[in-house]
Amino acid sequence: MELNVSDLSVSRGGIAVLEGLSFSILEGEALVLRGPNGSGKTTLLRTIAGLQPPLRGTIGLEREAMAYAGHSDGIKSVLTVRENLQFWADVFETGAIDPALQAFDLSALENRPAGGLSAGQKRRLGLARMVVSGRPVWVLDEPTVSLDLASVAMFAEAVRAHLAAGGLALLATHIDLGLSEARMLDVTPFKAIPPEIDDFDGDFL
Ligand SMILES: Nc1ncnc2c1ncn2[C@@H]1O[C@H](COP(=O)(O)OP(=O)(O)OP(=O)(O)O)[C@@H](O)[C@H]1O
Repeated sequence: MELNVSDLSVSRGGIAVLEGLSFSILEGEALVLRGPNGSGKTTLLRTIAGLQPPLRGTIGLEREAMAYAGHSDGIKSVLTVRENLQFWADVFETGAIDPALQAFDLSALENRPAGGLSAGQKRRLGLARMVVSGRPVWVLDEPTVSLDLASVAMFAEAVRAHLAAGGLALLATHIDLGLSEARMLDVTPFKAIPPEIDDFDGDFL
């Protein structure tokens, strides 16, 4: 298993955001995307996860290999914590959900409706979905938002276990996860050159 991204350009609203990105992530490796707000990390992750088409370039892995966790947690608020994870286990056709409950310290909350969880607890549930997915490639956008320090450490541990089991991870985060083994990629140098506006007034019509 290997994620090979080659000469990738990505866009938002039809405008190129990042251009000419190439990188590989091997089994057992994590790559952390860095870059200021608006630099295109989310756009890049969404493109790699197959949620939007690239402008050009290739992503050498089918989207079925990937599990994506973005800004919205994809949680069903009327279902309990356990039912939410069971739902995803059924969708991904994987087995037991207990390892995911334990990895994110959710066992004591398993019968609580997800709508009644705190922001950090909801985030932990959203991340537990990655474990349940059974998919080898985790694509994570700002996974630690709302998490306290203990939960960030819990998340880093879950990523480590995933890598040790032969998975790989691509994530964007502004904070230090304490994953010293992760490689960093600053997307800033890949910022697309904005298109020339040669008909300024016409652009507003
Ligand atoms: N729905 C949208 N339609 C058009 N442009 C968008 C949309 N969402 C984001 N953009 C623009 O696309 C560019 C890249 O945004 P993106 O969300 O990928 O950046 P980011 O690096 O993830 O930022 P952050 O660190 O703030 O999460 C920005 O200029 C942003 O304003």
